[in-house]
Amino acid sequence: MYYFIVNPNSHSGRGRIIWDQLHQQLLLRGISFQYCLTRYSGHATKIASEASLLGIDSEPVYMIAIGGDGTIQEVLTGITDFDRVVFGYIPTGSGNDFCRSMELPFDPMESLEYILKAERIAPMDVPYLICGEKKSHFGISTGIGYDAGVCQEVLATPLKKVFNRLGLGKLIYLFIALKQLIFISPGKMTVTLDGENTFSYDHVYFTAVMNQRYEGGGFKFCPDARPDDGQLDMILVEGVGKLKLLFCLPTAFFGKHTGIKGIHIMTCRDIHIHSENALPVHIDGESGGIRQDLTVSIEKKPLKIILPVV
Ligand SMILES: Nc1ncnc2c1ncn2[C@@H]1O[C@H](COP(=O)(O)OP(=O)(O)OP(=O)(O)O)[C@@H](O)[C@H]1O
Repeated sequence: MYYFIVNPNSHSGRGRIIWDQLHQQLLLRGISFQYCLTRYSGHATKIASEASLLGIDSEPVYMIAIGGDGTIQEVLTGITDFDRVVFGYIPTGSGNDFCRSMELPFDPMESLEYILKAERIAPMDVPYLICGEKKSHFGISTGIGYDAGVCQEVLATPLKKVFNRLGLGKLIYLFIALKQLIFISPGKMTVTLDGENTFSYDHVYFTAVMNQRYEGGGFKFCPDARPDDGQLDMILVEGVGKLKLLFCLPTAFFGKHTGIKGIHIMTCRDIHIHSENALPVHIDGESGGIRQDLTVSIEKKPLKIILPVV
């Protein structure tokens, strides 16, 4: 059985328009399905957790998230029993880092086609982040510091809606990234990988822990990250001047930043990050608050995901 979880608000309302077209298609083809539109932030987690119970080991529920990267994060967080669910994704957001990394089509109708065929089902690692009492799954990445600060300010600005409507969503990221770079003071951070190797740095801009190659709307920060290798990839940027950083960042669009001094890329199974200062945190581009400590690991069992046939 198909269960669609739709964020009608994604990409400033584009999600609802696309869902109306997909809904029409499903009815025309006589597909049996259920669906629910999210009504508030966090709702997709609740829906996913309830919809998971509809599946059983021998007949899992095909749970399809329709929205942006933030909707994927919420849906994954709601799935706790990975045997009951096969996950699928139809993009209607603005960032599209999940599609970019997983090489999925950006076109929602094309996505519906391969999802309904379900000819290729593959395992996908599901990392999680623990902040205090709260455990959140994510699909792409989580980060602390500069990258998260930019995400948080973009989310808060009313200009995002205006720029999205004009099809210029990326410009607002660029503008805020430049503005924050002027004012940011890099700080002390310690990372502990797999509970044994600890590294400390004095002037860190940000650390991102990635399940996929891309984040931030197309930055290929961890070019070798794979969502099915049972590993997390981490990028930490420290000790470079602001002007140099400004010139380095565009090279990350092509994954050409990896040899630059001060850019560290490492892999691990779990990681603890401690920052001397409380800093912004993002989870798949959504706000994770202001924190000093993050612990990130991967669920032991992978989730099954529907992919297009290659
Ligand atoms: N009905 C709703 N009204 C307002 N916000 C919602 C609603 N449903 C979900 N949300 C929130 O919208 C946020 C953003 O959603 P999502 O990431 O899917 O879209 P987007 O921001 O347009 O895409 P992207 O992350 O790819 O740029 C999520 O954090 C989610 O909690």
